Amino acid sequence: MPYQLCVLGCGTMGVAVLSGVLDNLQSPRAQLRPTDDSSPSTPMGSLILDPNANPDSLPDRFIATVNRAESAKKLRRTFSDLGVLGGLVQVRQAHDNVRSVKESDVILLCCKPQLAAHLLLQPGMSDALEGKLLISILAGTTISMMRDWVPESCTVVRSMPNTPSKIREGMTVVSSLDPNEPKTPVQRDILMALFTPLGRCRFMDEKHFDAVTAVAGSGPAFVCVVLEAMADGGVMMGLPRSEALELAAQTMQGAARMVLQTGVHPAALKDSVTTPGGCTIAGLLCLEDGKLRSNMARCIQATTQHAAGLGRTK
Ligand SMILES: NC(=O)C1=CN([C@@H]2O[C@H](COP(=O)(O)OP(=O)(O)OC[C@H]3O[C@@H](n4cnc5c(N)ncnc54)[C@H](OP(=O)(O)O)[C@@H]3O)[C@@H](O)[C@H]2O)C=CC1
Ligand SMILES: O=C(O)[C@@H]1CCC=N1
Repeated sequence: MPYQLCVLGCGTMGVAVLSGVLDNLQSPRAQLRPTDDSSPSTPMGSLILDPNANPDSLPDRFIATVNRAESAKKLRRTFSDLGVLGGLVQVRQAHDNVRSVKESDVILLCCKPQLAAHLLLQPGMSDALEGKLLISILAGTTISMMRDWVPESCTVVRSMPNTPSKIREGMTVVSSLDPNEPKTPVQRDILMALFTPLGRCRFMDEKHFDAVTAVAGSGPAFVCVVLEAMADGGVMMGLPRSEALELAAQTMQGAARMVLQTGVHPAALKDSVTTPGGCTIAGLLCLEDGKLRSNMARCIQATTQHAAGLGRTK
């Protein structure tokens, strides 16, 4: 049976996920499912087609809640721009959080990590969450922390999507099934149906979630800085800004797709571009002098370490 999805704290990420889900209702792609160890996989080991996906696992009604009246107004405009599909979304404010959860079947928790306890422990919320599926996208907020804030009958799942979910080019990692709390086939179908149409999706153990947050959740920001810098270099050498940006973005996308689709190691792709005595090696040596690789790896390390503390910040 189709169901109602409540996005609790529908800011940047809530909108990104909800937009992708709504777009999928309009133009569904073949249903994909995350691999586990026993599943056949693509070259990068992510998704395979699932011919038996259950079409009833998608929501058909939506509630999105925000805190401030201005945010609610802005959100209504965002969804009205989506036309008929946007009309499926009711936008409400924080004073309606409990009612919204009560009326919904699946809850997507998208508030800031620091707000989660306050939101889940507010009077009436525990009753409203009885028997529901709670999917959190919060950085640094563990399943065991959330278990302390919700009733026993509520199933808690962690996920980490990213902003490109908005155009269905996202990367989402969903926490492996909690051994103490076996998910029902219906819940598993719901998770797959929600996230696989948003791009790529896979299950991973929760212990990896801080690193997942750094690489995939924060990753679009890091990649965009490199993208902008490449375009700046083109502008420095006389290219018009918009062309420089297009060239850099498509080049980045093409290289990334080569890795995903062929499974070839990035170092091999880099070598194939590097003509002996040519210009690419001249540029690469500049990057090495600037320690780009060590800086990027350290950036992921610092982000992971910071993510781990986010759920605990007051
Ligand atoms: N941004 C990203 O790329 C990613 C973020 N995440 C995670 O997603 C979560 C949200 O991040 P992001 O979207 O960037 O943050 P935003 O600040 O954009 O969104 C938070 C939303 O929560 C709303 N809110 C605040 N208080 C309440 C309340 N009491 N009841 C209901 N809604 C409330 C805010 O409303 P108002 O505007 O009115 O204050 C806002 O719409 C974080 O936990 C983050 O870790 C995960 C992956 C990627
Ligand atoms: O910056 C943050 O904390 C969030 C989590 C991942 C991306 N944005």
